[in-house]
Amino acid sequence: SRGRRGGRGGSYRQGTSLIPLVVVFYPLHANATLTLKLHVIISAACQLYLPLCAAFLFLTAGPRVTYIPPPPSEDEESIFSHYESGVNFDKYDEILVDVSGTNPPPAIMTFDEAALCESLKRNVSKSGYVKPTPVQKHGIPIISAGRDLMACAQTGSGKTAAFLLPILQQLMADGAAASCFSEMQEPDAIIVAPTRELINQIYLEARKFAYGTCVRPVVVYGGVSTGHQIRDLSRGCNVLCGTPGRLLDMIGRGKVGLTKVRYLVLDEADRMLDMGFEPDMRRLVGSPGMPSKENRQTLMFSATFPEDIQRLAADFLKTDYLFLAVGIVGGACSDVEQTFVQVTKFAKREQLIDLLKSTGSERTMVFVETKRQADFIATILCQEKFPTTSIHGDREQWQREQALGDFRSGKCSVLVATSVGARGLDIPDVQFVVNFDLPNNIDEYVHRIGRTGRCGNTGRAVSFYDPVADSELARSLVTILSKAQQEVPSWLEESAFSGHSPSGFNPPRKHFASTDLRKGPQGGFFQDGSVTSQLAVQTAADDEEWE
Ligand SMILES: Nc1ncnc2c1ncn2[C@@H]1O[C@H](COP(=O)(O)OP(=O)(O)OP(=O)(O)O)[C@@H](O)[C@H]1O
Repeated sequence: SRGRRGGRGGSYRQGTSLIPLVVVFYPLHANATLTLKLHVIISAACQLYLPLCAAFLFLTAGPRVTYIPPPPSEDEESIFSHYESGVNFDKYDEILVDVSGTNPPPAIMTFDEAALCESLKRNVSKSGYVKPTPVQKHGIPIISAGRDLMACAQTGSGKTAAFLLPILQQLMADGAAASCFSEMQEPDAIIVAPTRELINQIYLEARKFAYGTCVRPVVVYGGVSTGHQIRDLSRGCNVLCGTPGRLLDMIGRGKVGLTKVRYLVLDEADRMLDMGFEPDMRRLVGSPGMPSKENRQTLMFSATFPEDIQRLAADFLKTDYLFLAVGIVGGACSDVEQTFVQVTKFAKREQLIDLLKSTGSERTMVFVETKRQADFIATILCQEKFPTTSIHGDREQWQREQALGDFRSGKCSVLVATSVGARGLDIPDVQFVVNFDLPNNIDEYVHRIGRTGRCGNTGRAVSFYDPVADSELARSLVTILSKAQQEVPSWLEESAFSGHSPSGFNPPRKHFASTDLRKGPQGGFFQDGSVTSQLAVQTAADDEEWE
């Protein structure tokens, strides 16, 4: 796979087998010259055999991964370091919230009402959280009440804490303690996310909230030494955060047992259930020991939830799951000012340089379509003296982590990224997002621009619109812009409704009030197991491989 929308996973490959060795018998009575000749030919072939096998294994399975990431900081100040919520944080309260499904518990208004235990309360406060965001006000009591949940809230509005806090609270209330030094660990909660950097970020959040308690989160993801992660796991694990490939690998190796799983969380759930990861998710829930959906709590979070994915998700959830919609399902963050520049493919480079010159040293993410393009643009920007780094799936894991570290620390003010950087990453003070290439999927656009304007802060996004390549997205863009009360350029509107934009592609989303699919046009509820994916119509233009 060249990593279309479904592509993923660099180093985890299955089915690699050795080339069978040829067994040769010398004829017993052959003359000496013939035997010698045969022997020389066979020896030469044998000498070639091993290097060839090694090359074959290297090409099919990839080099053995030996990278061990630096351990996360033990220093309390850096564990709890956070950026300030912005001027629009209180405006979250004005966003319309819709909870559908039977008997939802009432929302909480303060963290005190969440009845968190002392250590958790202390850690929440040390994280700078004063009051819950809407997804937390509604999500925390729903999860605490033991209900399955599909939650949709805008980018940067605190979904991570919305699932971590009630899970950790329950584990602490039940006195969960990680079983130390065991070959096989049996976590109480499993959290999956689509990219290595995102799952690591979720792990660090879990570690922060669990600070000073007996609950031990662990993270496993590709591109890092498996042995190192096995050793880390064996020290005890209550909450296991993982990317799907590495997680399944650990389960397959007998290092993770699933019988005690009480919580299964899919962050970026729509991505976790689309073509690329859906088979892995089915393998995970079908793995030996995994409690059935009736016997575990399944929680799904994302800023976007296309209807076809909602249908699919119902397979993983109890029939009485609750659907929480904060604002418009799939809507862009209203704190991001979105502008569009019409530009041809060949003029983009100059345009980007001019743009960056005008923004000074603002922390900027530039999204491009391909991995090669990411390297190319990063090199050009470096030549132009913009401190730039890049993140994409062809870079080694240590390079990816270094790139993110340099961007976070401010050493590099520009990060050029493919779609691996689009979802979930929470980097302080990203003021500016540039879509050098627009994605071909409107949800991807929403996630990309959501790297700025987080937690009540404001941000800006500029997108280069190439009339030749991007007309299919025009109509969805117009919808997204108008729903976020942004100015819609007249040329974009014309492009959207001129007839060049295919009407069937990326149809505009419906308002949140009708977005729990179970309400549907007929108001019917889906039956378990009756759903098949209709995602084949959606493909991504990028060549990125995830995980
Ligand atoms: N109640 C709160 N008070 C202050 N800050 C908060 C609160 N909740 C979350 N935050 C902070 O807001 C930032 C964004 O949160 P988070 O990453 O969970 O957003 P998200 O909704 O998961 O975004 P995305 O859709 O991009 O994944 C984080 O830095 C987080 O620590």
